[in-house]
Amino acid sequence: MSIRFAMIGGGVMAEAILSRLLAQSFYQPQEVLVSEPQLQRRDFLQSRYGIQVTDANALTLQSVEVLVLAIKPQMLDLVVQDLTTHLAALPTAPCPLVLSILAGVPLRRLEIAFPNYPVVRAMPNTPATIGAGMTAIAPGQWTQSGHRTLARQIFLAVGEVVEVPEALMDAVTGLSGSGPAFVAVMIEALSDGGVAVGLPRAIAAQLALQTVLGTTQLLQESGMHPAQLKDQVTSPGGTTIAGVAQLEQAGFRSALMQAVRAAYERSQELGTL
Ligand SMILES: NC(=O)C1=CN([C@@H]2O[C@H](COP(=O)(O)OP(=O)(O)OC[C@H]3O[C@@H](n4cnc5c(N)ncnc54)[C@H](OP(=O)(O)O)[C@@H]3O)[C@@H](O)[C@H]2O)C=CC1
Ligand SMILES: O=C(O)[C@@H]1CCC=N1
Repeated sequence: MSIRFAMIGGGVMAEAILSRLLAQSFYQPQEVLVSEPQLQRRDFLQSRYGIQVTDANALTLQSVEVLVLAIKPQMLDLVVQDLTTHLAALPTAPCPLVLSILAGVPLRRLEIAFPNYPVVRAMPNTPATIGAGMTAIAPGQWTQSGHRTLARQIFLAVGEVVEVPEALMDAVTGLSGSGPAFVAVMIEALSDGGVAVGLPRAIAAQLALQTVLGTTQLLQESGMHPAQLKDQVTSPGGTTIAGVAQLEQAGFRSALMQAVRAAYERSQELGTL
């Protein structure tokens, strides 16, 4: 069976996407090749998923239908240098769809690195690991509708997908790309708050997690605005409004808004490194 799906970089996000695509039989393990420098990581991916692995990035350029770039943005130039001579030697068509999940790196840079290739810039997030991801995609100038459909199908396998103009991709990165970390910090802090007022750690953690999960599900299923839900919980002169007042005093909303902005600005910076 020939390789149809290749990835450069076999880290956290590569594994998240790969594991779902395999679980849904989108690709068979024998059709997948991951290029990854660390021997231990290669061995792990190979034994866990039954895929093919290599430490030679150039091997990913064989006639695949999709090539995913899943390295750190800071590694892009090095990887492209490594590939350039091989790219020049390849016949011009058919080119694989290049899917980049690199934070910040603009289509312009990717299209220079992969001349005339159809490129889609994507920003998934870690809940992709369990199929609850949120991915935004922005197609490049050489993509046709088949490429966009394929990119959408791949990311639908790991959760929800929206298509946005490329100019919004750094904003997406600041919100849904980095967001899982912000939410995780909030859940941890809620647990800590519970422990501070006397709950055993395990119970506090369970309460915090299920509260966030249940609230999210309620908002999603009811279509209620978050402010409306907050109003429903806050009894006049009650406990919740006392807590909300403290959140406002501590600048909780502002802290979250600033976190998204800082991540957005860092994404912009990463694109220029
Ligand atoms: N983590 C997340 O939540 C998200 C990440 N992203 C993006 O995904 C990309 C990958 O992030 P993430 O998976 O977290 O990072 P990881 O560090 O987990 O994965 C990157 C992988 O690339 C490998 N690598 C390093 N150098 C090379 C090279 N020259 N050739 C091939 N592979 C190489 C690394 O190996 P080694 O460890 O040996 O260096 C590592 O296994 C980033 O660009 C990030 O912006 C996008 C959305 C969400
Ligand atoms: O922190 C990062 O740079 C990556 C991009 C989005 C989530 N993680």
